[in-house]
Amino acid sequence: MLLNSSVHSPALAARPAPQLASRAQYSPLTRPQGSGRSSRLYIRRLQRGVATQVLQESAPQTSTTQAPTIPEGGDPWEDPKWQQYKWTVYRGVAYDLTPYMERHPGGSWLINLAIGRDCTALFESYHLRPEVSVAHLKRLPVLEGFPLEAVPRAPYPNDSEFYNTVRERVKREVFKGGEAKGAHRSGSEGAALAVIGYSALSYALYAMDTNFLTGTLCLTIQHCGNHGAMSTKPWVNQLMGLTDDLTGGSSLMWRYHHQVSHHIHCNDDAFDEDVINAFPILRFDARQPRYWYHQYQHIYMWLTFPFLNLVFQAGDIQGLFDNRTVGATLYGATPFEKATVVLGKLAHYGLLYALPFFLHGGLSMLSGASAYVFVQSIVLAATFAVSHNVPEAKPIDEGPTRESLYKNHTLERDWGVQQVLTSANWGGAIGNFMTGGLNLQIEHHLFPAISFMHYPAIAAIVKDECEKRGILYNSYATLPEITARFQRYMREAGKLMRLRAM
Ligand code: HEM
Repeated sequence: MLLNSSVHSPALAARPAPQLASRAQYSPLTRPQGSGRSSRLYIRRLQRGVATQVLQESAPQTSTTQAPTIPEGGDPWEDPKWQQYKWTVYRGVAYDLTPYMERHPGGSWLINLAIGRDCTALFESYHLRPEVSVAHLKRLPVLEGFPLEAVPRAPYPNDSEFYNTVRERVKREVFKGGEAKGAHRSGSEGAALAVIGYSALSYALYAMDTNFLTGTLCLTIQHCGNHGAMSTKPWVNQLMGLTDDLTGGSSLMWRYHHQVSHHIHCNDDAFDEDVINAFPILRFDARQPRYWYHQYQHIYMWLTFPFLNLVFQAGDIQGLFDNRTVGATLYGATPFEKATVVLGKLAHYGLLYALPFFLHGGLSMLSGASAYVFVQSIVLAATFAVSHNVPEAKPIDEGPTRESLYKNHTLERDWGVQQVLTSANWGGAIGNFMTGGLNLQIEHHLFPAISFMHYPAIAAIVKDECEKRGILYNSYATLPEITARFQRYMREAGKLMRLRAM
């Protein structure tokens, strides 16, 4: 997520052949070259990188001599035969979501994320009652003859014994059956009101007296809403999510790069945009190529973090032109959602820059707005970066995390265990309230659609099940403690020679 730069990730471009080749062994696109219009379209799509995951997995085959070919049943993204459907793939079966879009209890803006990809990991990590959501899915039209082999396979969370056990305990012990009535998305109403009240008040102060101090007070509240976890009412979640646009981000782009890429593929060096995005400026993972300046990254990263908010904005606008953000193509995005990017930016610029300019003049506006941008960016960067960038969550130590991350992507990894190993917690209930659950990152990654107010109770269960299985559970007492560890990790990652697959 850090430093939202070009969508044609330099990390991918710079990946040398040997490591790509090892990825390619599970690429669905290893057939000999075909011919015809759709074949050419398919190759062109790959070459211009519209299907990010396909491009990543098939990069070794994209040379002119060895281009991938259209699968047997047509190109699912370009062939009108499949384009007419809102297709998704769940556990090896293609479904048409069209009749269900407006009926989805979580809101159409979330089910949109499933369109044009294998949605298994999103689907299984968002529904607390899989038997209910699967029953609905199985009533939808199955697309016979669909070229399944063209669609990169997502992880299958419900194959994880660990994940299933934790989820059942959470339902039994935390919600006591109340999940049928939405208990897992309740409980944060008070927190939501407090945060909205605070935001409104801090903005009122900023607008009335724009200066450096009032600029530092405005903070963001979008995270839980965009995960659909803040309320049982989808429109409330969507509204909360849209506050991201007011604060300078884009709720649409965020849902794609954060939910489709980062949450599903945590700390995977090929698919997690949080790992890919900042490269080559920052090297968050020792599997990435190393340049001489990375040895100083633990120092200069603090000079780059304050500009995060601005870099995101450039990435959002670029993403609108390319129809993709880092790590995910916007296959399901509606015209309304795309319009929110433009309208949101206009509203943000109006509130942050234009209104204070007219009320108080250029100097006050500059001082207040720059304080806002810098403080927002640093808080955002620091709270997100520490949660996945400590040595235990990375493959730099020989150990369980390294072993897990070098397993063959979706086919062999235990998704539930990977979420635990690649995340790190800090603090407790107070930190949970202040960060909207970002400090209990392990629980958040396992249950993104559960309100953060329940994370402390869930943490006790996750920890217990980890202990029973000997799974490493990373937890730091305080934010300064984990930040110091993060700082040391970045120094280490900047100095290490490039790690290769075992
Ligand atoms: C692919 C087809 C999908 C189907 C058939 C489906 C079906 C359902 C059903 C039946 C419910 C109500 C669950 C219950 O009452 O326990 C639900 C809720 C929900 N869905 Fe989906 N869903 C789909 C995709 C998605 C995706 C891709 C996401 C997120 C990215 C998502 C997020 C949610 C959320 C946040 C809720 C409310 C939380 C809950 O009640 O557990 N859904 N969905």
